[in-house]
Amino acid sequence: MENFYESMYQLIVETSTNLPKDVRRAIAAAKQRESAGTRSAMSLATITNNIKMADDNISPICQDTGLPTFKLKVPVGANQLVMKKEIKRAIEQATKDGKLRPNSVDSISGDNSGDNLGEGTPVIKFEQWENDYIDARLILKGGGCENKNIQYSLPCELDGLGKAGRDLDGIRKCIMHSVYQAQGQGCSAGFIGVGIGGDRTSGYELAKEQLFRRVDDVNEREDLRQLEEYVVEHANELGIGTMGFGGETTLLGCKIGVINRIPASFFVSVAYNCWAYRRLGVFIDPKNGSINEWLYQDGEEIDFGHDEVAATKEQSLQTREVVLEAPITEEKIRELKVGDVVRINGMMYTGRDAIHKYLSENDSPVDLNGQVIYHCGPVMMKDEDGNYHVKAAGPTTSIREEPYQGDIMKRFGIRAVIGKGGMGPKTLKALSEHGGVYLNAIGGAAQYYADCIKSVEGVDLMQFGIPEAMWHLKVEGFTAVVTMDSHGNSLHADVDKSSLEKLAQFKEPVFK
Ligand SMILES: O=C(O)C[C@H](O)C(=O)O
Ligand code: SF4
Repeated sequence: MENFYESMYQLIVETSTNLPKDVRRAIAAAKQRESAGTRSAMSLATITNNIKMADDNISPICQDTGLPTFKLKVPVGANQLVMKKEIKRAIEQATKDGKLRPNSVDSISGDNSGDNLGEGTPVIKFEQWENDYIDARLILKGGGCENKNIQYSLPCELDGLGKAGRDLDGIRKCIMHSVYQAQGQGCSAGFIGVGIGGDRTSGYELAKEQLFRRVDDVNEREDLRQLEEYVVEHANELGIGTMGFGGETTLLGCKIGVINRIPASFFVSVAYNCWAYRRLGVFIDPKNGSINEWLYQDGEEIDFGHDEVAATKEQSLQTREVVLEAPITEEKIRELKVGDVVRINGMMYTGRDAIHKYLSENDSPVDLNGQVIYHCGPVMMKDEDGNYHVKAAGPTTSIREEPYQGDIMKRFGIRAVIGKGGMGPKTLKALSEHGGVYLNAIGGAAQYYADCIKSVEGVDLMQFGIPEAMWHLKVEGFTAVVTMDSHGNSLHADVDKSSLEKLAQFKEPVFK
């Protein structure tokens, strides 16, 4: 097993930086479907551009490299203790090398272990099988999409769809609802794994297991095959679109599995995965630990179409484009309307969960008057001279800051917040009262945004760990879309409302 460590290191690096080909094919097909000039088309162009940049830079596709979850099938006699040790060593090294963000935090204190190791992380699961080789798979599923997982207990009442009973049609309704409730917050267009049956634990386990299926496989069960096809076709009629901006593609894949349940329970568990669907696998020789074969990576190179950067520019010309540079005046903010594309130059400050809580109780370490806050937990690397470099820096889900955001903007005079997935009524009200704007960046486009960051000018509150610290970033040409303005408009509220109306069209029974 002398090569097992190196094989696991490669598996981690490839999974974080090289999106599987079956996923690329699904994204390329979605890109074809969107008409040029729409916000969704622009977002997909940024996404495909980002995928290519991650290839070239061998850097994380998305800054949130998730909870690394390994699943191994091993022949009798393979030493699981050694494999576990080597996987942990590879995780530690990949974190040091900037291929994984330090993501393991103490659940109560929030302390970051710094190396992705800790109680319960990474997840490593073994199963024995009769084959004479090792099948090792890894999924890096980020937090934003994980938070959109949902579990239904049938029978139940669902928004837009009414009663969902204990039958295939009730299951259909739950799955359609799961896509609606995710909106753009799990970085749509997404993939879902569905587990029917089991208990609350094994149901979710089964749902996640489905995410290891190939995007283009066909369910062996005829009823589930039909349901999978139905869901992909009709979920795309909800009009949620890329990032929840509206559009043709909301769901890129649906895989459904079933296990038995006990009479009183009937769970439908849904695991939502963002477009940055990072899962790979390898077949390994159990004698020397070398990789014999890569999974999901067969087929031709995927061509995402013509020059993405040019396409982004050309398409965004069809919407109004405004350049912002902090400090920003209230007047300038009040000129902005939902749909405007904004290019930011100059300074912005990162702030996510820990910072928002901190700012609600303390003074800010920097003057935030007229400034821009970026909901982002980047991947950072320190060079020999002690200077930090950004390796990946896309937005995080903003809604988690809903309880704090409005008050903090008013108290510190912040004029713009950048994040993804939108915020709620409390923030919208504060934007109106104070003169603020919410800017939606493209979730998962961590290489694209890292490239816009020209320098790291400082950092505060490092005690919260790298992803949660307040980074002072100097940017150039950082592009985002106004999705909530100071006039009471929210694209997120609009898309939620219209998609709920569309969801109601799927109320009538389909599967008997
Ligand atoms: O933690 C992050 O950086 C982002 C997270 O995956 C999210 O989608 O909100
Ligand atoms: S930011 Fe978006 S793309 Fe990245 S892990 Fe979170 S949900 Fe996925």
